Amino acid sequence: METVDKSAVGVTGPQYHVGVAPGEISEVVLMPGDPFRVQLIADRLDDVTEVAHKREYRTVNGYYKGRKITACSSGMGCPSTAIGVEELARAGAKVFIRVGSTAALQPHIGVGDLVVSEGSYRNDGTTAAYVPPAYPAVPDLELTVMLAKVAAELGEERGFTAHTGINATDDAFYAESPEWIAKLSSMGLANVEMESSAMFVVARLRGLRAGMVCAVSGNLVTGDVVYGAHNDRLATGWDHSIEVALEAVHRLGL
Ligand SMILES: O=P(O)(O)O[C@H]1O[C@H](CO)[C@@H](O)[C@H]1O
Ligand SMILES: O=c1cc[nH]c(=O)[nH]1
Repeated sequence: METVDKSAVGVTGPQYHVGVAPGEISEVVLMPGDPFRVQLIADRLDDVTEVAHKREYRTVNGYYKGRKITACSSGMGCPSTAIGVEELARAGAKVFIRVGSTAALQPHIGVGDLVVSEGSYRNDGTTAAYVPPAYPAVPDLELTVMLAKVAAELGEERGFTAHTGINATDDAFYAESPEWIAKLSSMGLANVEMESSAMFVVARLRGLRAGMVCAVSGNLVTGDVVYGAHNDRLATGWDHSIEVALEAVHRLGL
């Protein structure tokens, strides 16, 4: 009888949850939360093929300006994001860019704006299983600077504002009370989402590069929130975030 070492089992074949095998994907992965948003990325790529769709993970390959790109959804929250990043890395991924939605925590950040992450406040359980509380969840510097530059340029062209800042990563969407939102805002955090701390921490531990550019769905401190209604500004923001991520990859020659 031998205790299982998960770092050594199932590494070489099709991955248990994501369903992709080594060699089947690009080194560069764009990761939205929602599997249905993988299509928005596919729409901007040439020669798209679907590689797998298991659980919340839909994976497609395509080409942007000749560079093979993979898009794979993470599902919601840090547990599924950590599994996704781990398994995609086993399949050959080296660079991860989360193209997500997020809620603003500062009054000047508008719905449909973009926010590039400078780091994540780890209010999640998953990263606590990987590292001690003092370990920072930070994205790759060069990638982050390029995401911010391309976002600012696109914002000038299309008439939205691109921000950078530290975001919160929360586990529990409906546990975000007015008191909690006020506390996050008072600490100067720009926005809140639910996946980046896991992506950043796992990436650092496994020698990968990661970054995040999010579109703002609503503002939790001004009340400009439209959960439950169709949100055109958010949908346009998703498109912008994908454009920014693809162009940043191209300019960095990743
Ligand atoms: O739209 P995605 O990318 O899933 O991002 C945000 O939306 C979900 C919450 O509504 C969470 O996953 C949060 O991080
Ligand atoms: O996208 C998100 C994530 C957490 N909380 C929100 O209100 N929105």
